[in-house]
Amino acid sequence: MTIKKALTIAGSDSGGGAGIQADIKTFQELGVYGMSALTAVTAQNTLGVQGVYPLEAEAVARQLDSVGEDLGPDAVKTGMLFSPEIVRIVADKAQQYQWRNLVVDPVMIAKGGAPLLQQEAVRTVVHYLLPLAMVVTPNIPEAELLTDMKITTLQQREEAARRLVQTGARYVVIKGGHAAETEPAVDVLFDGHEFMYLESPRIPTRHTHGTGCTFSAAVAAGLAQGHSAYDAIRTAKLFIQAAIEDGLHIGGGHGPTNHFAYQQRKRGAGDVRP
Ligand SMILES: Nc1ncnc2c1ncn2[C@@H]1O[C@H](COP(=O)(O)OP(=O)(O)O)[C@@H](O)[C@H]1O
Ligand SMILES: Cc1ncc(COP(=O)(O)O)c(N)n1
Repeated sequence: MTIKKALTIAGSDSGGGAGIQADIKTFQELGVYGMSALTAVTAQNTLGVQGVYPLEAEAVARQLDSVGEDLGPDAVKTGMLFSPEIVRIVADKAQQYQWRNLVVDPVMIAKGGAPLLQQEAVRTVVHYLLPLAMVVTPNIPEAELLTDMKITTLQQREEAARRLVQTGARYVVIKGGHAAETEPAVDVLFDGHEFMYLESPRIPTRHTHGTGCTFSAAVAAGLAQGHSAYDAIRTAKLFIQAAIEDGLHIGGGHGPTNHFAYQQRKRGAGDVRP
């Protein structure tokens, strides 16, 4: 069996719960060889973001060439891209290397409020990156900014998904983590024809740092293994649900999820925490 390979293009989270670190952990747990192209270094922990240090676009381009020319990823995901220049480089390289299994997680703002994408880059994402995406996975605030509409109801989420499919993205998942705390966690999936609703109970916890990164990395891992987008997204939902439910409870603030949990449950381990 040849190992499948996935590349994440994202920022580093020194705290290990989100960004590149969450992505690589997720790839590894799902049996996929993980590779990374860094866009920025963040000084970050469960309490917040203490510093953001973007890389030059040129440094991102060189990393993408290194991976593209030799290793040939079976799927690629993007996370924090920071600037319009980096977004353009990623779009250009995705076309150059024909990365069709492209998952775009349009990371914009950390849960504590720190900006991870410059405002002027939002339009660049819409015009250059979304048309190349197999799957795009905005949370509700990101979907609002990408579509220029307010989203409070399920109907508005469906309307936003329709608009996002019009950009050329093949599948849109508008995640429900930011919906009302009284509602279950429902992710709305749209393929341009039909809506599907991936629903799970909302877990009452503040340890949700990196949920979006982990979810989109799991989607990319599924695509890398040749699964359909539907199957990859369904597995990603189960992966993140287990990771949130069996939280690690580390750090003094919004802690990371438990990337071990999904596989430990599958192995039938009694205590799911390591
Ligand atoms: N409290 C929660 N309980 C259950 N699932 C959650 C919870 N918070 C987020 N999720 C799930 O985690 C994934 C990421 O969602 P979300 O938090 O909206 O993304 P982001 O991290 O990009 O803000 C989605 O599948 C969502 O349904
Ligand atoms: C480097 C980096 N990338 C992304 C996120 C978003 O995290 P979340 O998945 O919780 O929205 C983050 N906090 N840091």
